[in-house]
Amino acid sequence: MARRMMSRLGQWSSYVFAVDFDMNSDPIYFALASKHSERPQVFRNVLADEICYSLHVQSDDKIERAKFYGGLKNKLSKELPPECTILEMSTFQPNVKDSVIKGYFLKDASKSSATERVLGELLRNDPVYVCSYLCEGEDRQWSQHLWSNTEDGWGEVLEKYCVVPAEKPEHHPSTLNIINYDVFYSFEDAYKVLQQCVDIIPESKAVLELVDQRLKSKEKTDFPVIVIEGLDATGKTTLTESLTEALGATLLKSPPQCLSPWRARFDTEPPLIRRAFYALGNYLTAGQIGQEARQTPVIVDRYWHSTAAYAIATAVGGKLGNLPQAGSEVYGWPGDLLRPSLVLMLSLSSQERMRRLQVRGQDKTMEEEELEANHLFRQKVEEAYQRIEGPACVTVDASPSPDQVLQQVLLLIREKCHL
Ligand SMILES: Nc1ncnc2c1ncn2[C@@H]1O[C@H](COP(=O)(O)OP(=O)(O)OP(=O)(O)O)[C@@H](O)[C@H]1O
Ligand SMILES: Nc1ccn([C@H]2C[C@H](O)[C@@H](COP(=O)(O)O)O2)c(=O)n1
Repeated sequence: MARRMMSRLGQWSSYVFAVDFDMNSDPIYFALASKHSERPQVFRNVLADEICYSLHVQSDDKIERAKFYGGLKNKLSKELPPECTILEMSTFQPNVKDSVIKGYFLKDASKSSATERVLGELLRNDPVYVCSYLCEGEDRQWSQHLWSNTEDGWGEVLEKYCVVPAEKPEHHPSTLNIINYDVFYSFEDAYKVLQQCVDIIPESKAVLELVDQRLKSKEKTDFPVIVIEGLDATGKTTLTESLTEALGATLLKSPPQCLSPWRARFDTEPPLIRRAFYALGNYLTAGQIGQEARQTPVIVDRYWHSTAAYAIATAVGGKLGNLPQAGSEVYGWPGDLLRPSLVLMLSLSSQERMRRLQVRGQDKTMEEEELEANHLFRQKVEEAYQRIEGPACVTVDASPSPDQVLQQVLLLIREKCHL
């Protein structure tokens, strides 16, 4: 394994490291050098006397990397002493797409040998790089030691570097690996992910079989296709049902009903696999839309905007400002996915949305719970919705009564789709 680490290490010093000490501020960026810099110390104000470590998943296999990273935090939380703080960390080449290696930074105030024992186990058995960080000398500068593994765990220090401050990059590191990790822009790219999962997730086979039998959709439909989007409890179900009746339309959903038996299973998977599942759901729904829109208008409850907006908002760490700029390719529509005639996004104040959630009082998915707990995440989902193009969504105020929302939407549909 040491040799495999070294091949990657040749470039290690061209990487920048980002540690999220506080999700509401910028990460701390540092690089590696042979000499300490004149600039102020990297970890001032965030580290005192702790011993620190970092862990990065090392595997050339994307699925293995995603699965292992997903499970690693749980394992660390369970096995490390409680005084050990686990922070998210990325290693990346500034502004270079697909260059991110995800990891964790450990701030260990435990003063016990338990942390080293857990990390030694990981080094021996798992595909990880482990580094330790030391603060030394009169000027209290930090250095990084990269460890090799042996049968017993900890081996020897392979490389020692000085930790020096690095510039904040133009693009937040969490935006560099969105394409084909969190959002898929073609049927083939999403399909490939599930194909590679067949051995580890047997349910993938059944999903792929369904997808193989999907109906192919034409680019243009005879009747209009109207998608209703929005956060949970904004009134999509209520509106799509009344619209369907008012327009004599057909109601469809993404993911479609036929994927329900597997949805909960894929919801437990890391983003790469989970998002590929939802992406394929859109292609199944697209086939149904193509079929139904030969005879009637079609109303769709969630479609591509949901898939992309939730995925982008989850992938992008920290502040709203870390989202890729409007106009970025990540907000583009997949070239091979049927485009609806109109996309409407229901928008509601968070107070009213919470009130409706409480009135409804059903079980919530983990992502719904996160939406409730995390105001920032909700803002990022809504902002991503608004930045998606091809077609862009039209925002509808969903706070009036159900009938008023329906009338407002019927007017918009008449205006935009000439129905
Ligand atoms: N315009 C409205 N005014 C007041 N209450 C509403 C309105 N529209 C829907 N509701 C109520 O709000 C709750 C959530 O509505 P609904 O289930 O339609 O939302 P949803 O967007 O489909 O949610 P989810 O995505 O979580 O399934 C329900 O109890 C519903 O009766
Ligand atoms: N087309 C879709 C529909 C849903 N999702 C994901 C996004 C959220 O995690 C969750 C919300 O769905 P709900 O609980 O309201 O049924 O499902 C998606 O990615 N793509």
